[in-house]
Amino acid sequence: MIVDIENVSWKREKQWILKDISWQIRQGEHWSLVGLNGSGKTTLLNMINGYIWPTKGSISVLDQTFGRCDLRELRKDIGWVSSSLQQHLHGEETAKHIVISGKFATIGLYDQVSTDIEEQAEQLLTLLNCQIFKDRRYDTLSQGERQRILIARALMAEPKLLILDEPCTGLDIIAREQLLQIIEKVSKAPQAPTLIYVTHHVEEILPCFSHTLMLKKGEVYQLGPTEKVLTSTLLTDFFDTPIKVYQQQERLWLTLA
Ligand SMILES: Nc1ncnc2c1ncn2[C@@H]1O[C@H](COP(=O)(O)OP(=O)(O)OP(=O)(O)O)[C@@H](O)[C@H]1O
Repeated sequence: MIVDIENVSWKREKQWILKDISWQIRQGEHWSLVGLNGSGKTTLLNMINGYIWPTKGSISVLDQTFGRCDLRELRKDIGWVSSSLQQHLHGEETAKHIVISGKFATIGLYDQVSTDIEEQAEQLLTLLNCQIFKDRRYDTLSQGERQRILIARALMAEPKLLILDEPCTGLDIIAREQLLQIIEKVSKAPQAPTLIYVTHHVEEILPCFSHTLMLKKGEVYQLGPTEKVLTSTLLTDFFDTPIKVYQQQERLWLTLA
């Protein structure tokens, strides 16, 4: 089992932020995690990474039960690409250098790079369509290019689980579609990690995301196969707004009904 969360709740300042969450992710599934601002997505991801502990319930990730495993070791198998990572990177480094540094789980300096590592970085730069700007300073890249570099960096560590936390935020429609095409390609690459794609936007959910968890006010609103949970009826109730869903090019699009 990739993720096994059983009846997890989390309380802070007399408030239940997560309430009775049960979520199982199996090998071969890719999930999207959908929720409005403040629904508890980041809290849940912090829990999957072992940064916070459930007040109630149990959690295991990659068959390691929390409380009985070395979290630092476990975290090496989990990639987490989020906008907060950007602030910690050294913008003057080249894009390729930043990708390679993912192998060493460091920011900045790293050891001697073997030819194998060099080759792995080159393959990822190709997979993520980054070859053209790989030798440029990271801080000269556009937002979409940076996201691709950060995903390549996370993949360098060969994670078993990769969390993509709102990767399309701040992208224009063209950069967004380019990034989404690349994520679909990543999902099909040999030895692809299990993906969790976090978003507010149903339109971004690619065909590879076979399953979806909808989180509302700290509770599981629905979870299951994407086409079963992202329906007009359920989304209307989820957003408290009349919504019509239609399908086009294997993606779901929303309009206000
Ligand atoms: N350490 C904490 N102490 C108290 N309240 C917290 C703490 N962490 C999160 N919360 C509250 O829990 C709720 C869920 O927050 P969380 O950041 O998980 O939501 P989110 O779904 O990731 O939102 P967004 O999409 O805006 O990032 C919010 O109301 C937040 O204020």
